[in-house]
Order: sequence, then C-alpha cells, then structure tokens
Amino acid sequence: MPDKKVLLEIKGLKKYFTVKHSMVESKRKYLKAVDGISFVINKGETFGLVGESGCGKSTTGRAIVRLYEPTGGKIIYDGEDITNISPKEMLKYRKRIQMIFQDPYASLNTRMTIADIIGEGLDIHTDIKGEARMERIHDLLTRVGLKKEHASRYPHEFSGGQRQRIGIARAIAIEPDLIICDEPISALDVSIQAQVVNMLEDLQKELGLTYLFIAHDLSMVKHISDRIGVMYLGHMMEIAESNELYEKPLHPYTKALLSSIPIPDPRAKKEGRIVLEGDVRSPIDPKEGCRFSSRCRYCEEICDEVTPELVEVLPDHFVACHLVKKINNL
Ligand SMILES: Nc1ncnc2c1ncn2[C@@H]1O[C@H](COP(=O)(O)OP(=O)(O)OP(=O)(O)O)[C@@H](O)[C@H]1O
Repeated sequence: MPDKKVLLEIKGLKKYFTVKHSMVESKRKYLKAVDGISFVINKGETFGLVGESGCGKSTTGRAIVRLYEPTGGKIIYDGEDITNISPKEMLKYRKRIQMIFQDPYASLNTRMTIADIIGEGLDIHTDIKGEARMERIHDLLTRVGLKKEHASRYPHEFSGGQRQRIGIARAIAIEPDLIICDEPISALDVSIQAQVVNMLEDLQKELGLTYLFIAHDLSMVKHISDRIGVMYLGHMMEIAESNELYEKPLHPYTKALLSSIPIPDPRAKKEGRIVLEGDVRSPIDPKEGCRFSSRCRYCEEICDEVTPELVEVLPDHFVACHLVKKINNL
C-alpha cells in the first residue's frame, strides 16, 4: 500500500496566457489553459492526468516545475508553499521534481554525449565528480536497460524508445521524489510503450518515486495509475481511484472518453460508443458554466450558467457536474 502522506498539493491552480488582440479590440484577452484546478498526489503513488489535446495537462506539469509562472492558486510541495519562491530557492526543488517529455529527441541536446546529458544534473545538483560521476552514469544506463558503452554516443544514434530511456536516466540521476511524465510513451511504437511503462513501474518500486503521469488517452494511464484526474478545457472534471474510474465513471465526459477505448477482446461486453457532438468551447475568455456543456447530451440550463464545483460524490470520488446524481441514479 502506498504511503498516504501527501507529497504535492495543487490548490486552485491557474495559468492564463495573454492572447494577441486585434487593432480594433482594446481589451486584453486571456486563454485560460488551466483555470482553477485542485488535486493532491500522495507519496509513492502515480496520479494519471488525462484529457484531450489542449485541455491543459502539459501546462499544469510545466507550472508545477515553474517552467510557466502560475497566474493563480497554490503549489504546496511536501508541506511547503513553493508557488512564489525565488528561482534560487526553486533550484532546490528542481532537484526533487524532475520532468520527462513526450519527444525525447527534442528534449535531449543533440551535441552532447549521453554521459554529459545524464551527468548535467549531477554537475548542477551534486558534488559527484570524476570516476564516481562516470560510475554513477554507467549505473544509471544499466538501470534503464542501456549499456555502459552507450555513454560516449550521441542522441541520434538511438531509437525513440532508447532516447526515452536516456531521458528517464537523466531524470532519476539526481534522485528526485517526483517525476512529471508528460506523455512519455505517446510518441513510441505500441510494442515499446509497455516496456517503458514497465520500466517506470520498476524504478518507482526500487527508488520510491512518485509520478504525475500525463496522457491524452485513458487506456495509457489505466495500468500505471493509482488515481486519475480527468481534465477538460482547463477544468478538472473527475478524480477517482483508477479502477473505480474505469468501472464507475460518473462524469459524462469521462464516460465518453472511456467509451472510445477499443477493447482487446471482441467478445467483451461494452456499452455503445458515445460520440461527442457539438462545438468545443473556446478557452479564450470562456463564459461561466460547465466547460463541457456544449458537447454534453444531458445539458440543462444551469450547466450553461453556473460553473460546477468539484465535489466528493462517493468516497474519494470527486466530480464536477450539476447533474451527476440524476444521471447516475445516485
Ligand atoms: N506558451 C503558450 N502560449 C499560449 N498558449 C499556450 C501556450 N502553451 C499552451 N497554450 C495553450 O493552452 C492550452 C492548453 O495547452 P496544453 O499544451 O497544456 O494542453 P495539453 O492538454 O497538454 O495538450 P497536448 O496533449 O496537445 O499537449 C491550449 O489551448 C494551448 O494552445
């Protein structure tokens, strides 16, 4: 059982981007990429964050490591509010919070050897030098299923899956507690995806890591996540324990997302696919109301007028929907 101590608490996090306005419009416009989301990640667990492209998953991850300055809300890490700390203080947390990205090639410096890519973090955050540094790099390479000999090579000499392993070795080099995995397997061949996920799980057990695992597809996070949060246009729609979310999705958007996952066994029973109709609302200066209302088949007047809060509908199962009880006969 994972330790239930909270490692990361996100409270009402907001990240707005300013959108260029035209000459005729004098008012500044905001793209509300993340608009007041809250969730916690417990030590040692994997929290899956899912939703369609553009719903704000990456922005959330980037705001946590301060690649983006949050517009509002709080980020509490291991009991300390790190929302407004100085870049110097943030360096201490950057050692504890690492990130791996979807495109390992874009995130690896092509002119650096693998040893230098992995060693960079050691140089910044530790005193490990010389032979000990090289030994550590070799150890990290073998841990992620690569060879010592790979240390002197360059990123272009590796396959996509191997590059992701290098990205993971770089992330674990300085012994972080939390790794934000931003779609780490989406760009990989299906056959390689499971290998990388299994490796991440093994490393989690060995090193006691906590993961925020971002994906656009629920099928990718099911296996690895303990709990899952479903985002839609900058809002959190549902949070539940992984199995509960799959067996008892309560939000109409989660139901639609799940209904679109192909089932490997064609004999397995499955409810019909829910096809989402209606336009996706614009994230630019969105009006009040549920962000999903324009595509929701249950939509009533209140949904267009009042933004629903994320509330605990069943134990440890949170949903932001005015009609959740009615739709699910609760
Ligand atoms: N630097 C930026 N400047 C302006 N808008 C941005 C910026 N980064 C993201 N956005 C916008 O914020 C919204 C959320 O983007 P984000 O990348 O967080 O979504 P996502 O759910 O991670 O999608 P994807 O899976 O495609 O990466 C989108 O509308 C995107 O266009």
